[in-house]
Amino acid sequence: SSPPAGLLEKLFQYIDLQQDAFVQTLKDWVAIESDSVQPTPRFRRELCRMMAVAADKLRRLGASVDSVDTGSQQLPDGQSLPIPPIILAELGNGPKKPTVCFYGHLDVQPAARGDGWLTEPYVLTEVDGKLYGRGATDNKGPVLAWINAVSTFQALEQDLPVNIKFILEGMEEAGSVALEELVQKEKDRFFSGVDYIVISDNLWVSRRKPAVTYGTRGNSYFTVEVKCRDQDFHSGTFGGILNEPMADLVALLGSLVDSSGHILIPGIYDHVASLTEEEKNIYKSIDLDLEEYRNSSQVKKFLFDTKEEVLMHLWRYPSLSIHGIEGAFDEPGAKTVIPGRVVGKFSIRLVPHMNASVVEKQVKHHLEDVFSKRNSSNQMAVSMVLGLPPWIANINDSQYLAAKRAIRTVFGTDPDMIRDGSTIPIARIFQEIIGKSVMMLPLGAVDDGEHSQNEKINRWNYIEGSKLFAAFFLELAKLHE
Ligand SMILES: NCCCC(=O)N[C@@H](Cc1c[nH]cn1)C(=O)O
Ligand SMILES: [Zn+2]
Ligand SMILES: [Zn+2]
Repeated sequence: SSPPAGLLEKLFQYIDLQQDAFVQTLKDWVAIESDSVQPTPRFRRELCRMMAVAADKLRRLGASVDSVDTGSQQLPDGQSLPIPPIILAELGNGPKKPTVCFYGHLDVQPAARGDGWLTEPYVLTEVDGKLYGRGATDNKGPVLAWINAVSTFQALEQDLPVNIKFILEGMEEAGSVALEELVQKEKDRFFSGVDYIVISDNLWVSRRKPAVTYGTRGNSYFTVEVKCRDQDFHSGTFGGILNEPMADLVALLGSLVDSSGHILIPGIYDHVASLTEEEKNIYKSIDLDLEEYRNSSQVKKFLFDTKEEVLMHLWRYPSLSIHGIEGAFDEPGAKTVIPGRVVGKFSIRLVPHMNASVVEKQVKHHLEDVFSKRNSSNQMAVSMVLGLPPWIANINDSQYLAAKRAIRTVFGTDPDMIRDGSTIPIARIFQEIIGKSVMMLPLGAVDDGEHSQNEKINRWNYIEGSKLFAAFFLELAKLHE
């Protein structure tokens, strides 16, 4: 049956009244140092505690909760650490209601006050309506906003208009260890009956204008090793009579991309989707203040001067980034070493319709060609260590309409329809394994600083975001009336 008149107003009023309690819960969750990146027993205990707290919260909402043990993680140094359980929770099973599955993660990036935080990273601290703390926006705040929306219906003794499933993990920042296997295993059990999948693990491109995300780039990550021998050399004793590995590597890395950002690997642009006039128009309406973005990023000049070009080069063209060199001398001082073995690391962000194995062949072929022309006596080995495909959704899927309507109700504006230049592998995994509509519904503002020092979520985003999810449930239900 249709929701009672005035329900939306009551839900919003309740969320406004409860906002301090909702912020307090976020504070409690941020206080748990659930860092999945630093593989220490202490952080793993914190992660397991985080998952237990979340499971308990969901149980208290009446959900049936399964904390799935996925075993342990073997680290390269021989250490074995437990993988925090993945939470599979279900609330409601009304046969006439749509079922929406929400994915989120409760692990965080490392954070220490000494890294340049202005407040304690694990103490949620409010300054001018900004809630600073590690995990505030990535991703504890959005997970709690979803839970706040559910608890609001319950507090008002209103029937939830949708069946809800939660999949919450604790290893996202460490590569979502064991998640894909679990999704595959649960395809016909937990995920059966799921109509829609929603992820809220990215940001708007604006400070104030909400967004819906329908695509992300993928990533192919490479290592290129150049080796003469396993030990370093003295450059007074060997300098001038060797092919130096670092000189080879610098030439190899220098052959990858030119100063305008154009990738120099032959064939790399062959499969990039061609740009249509219709698509070009999409970029014009996006609310990105390029000057503000450039200034707040402390960058003197971007490679492109217009908003449209910048967005296209973040979302729909590949990019090549050089990340580092293992084995290089990188300390202060003037050590006169010649490294005997160095490993360069770079990655290429993939866009529709690029394919990671084709890119792998192109990269290897190009580097072998450059290396052979140097006539070096060193050995070169290239490996693709990660091949994550891009994700793109159909924005005509009905949940996109529900999200747009809910955004209009809560924020009084149409959303920016955006893509994300980074990679959220789970979106593509869900799309391929479950075969249902996937959408990203971010809550955080462009300046939230995920992964950075002074990460924050605005109180406004967190509270209006909780309303957004409540309104979204009602809109989804309307699609199925
Ligand atoms: N806004 C969400 C960002 C998620 C993120 O940072 N993802 C990583 C994933 C990745 C890609 N290659 C290796 N890890 C990213 O760098 O995009
Ligand atoms: Zn995240
Ligand atoms: Zn993250």
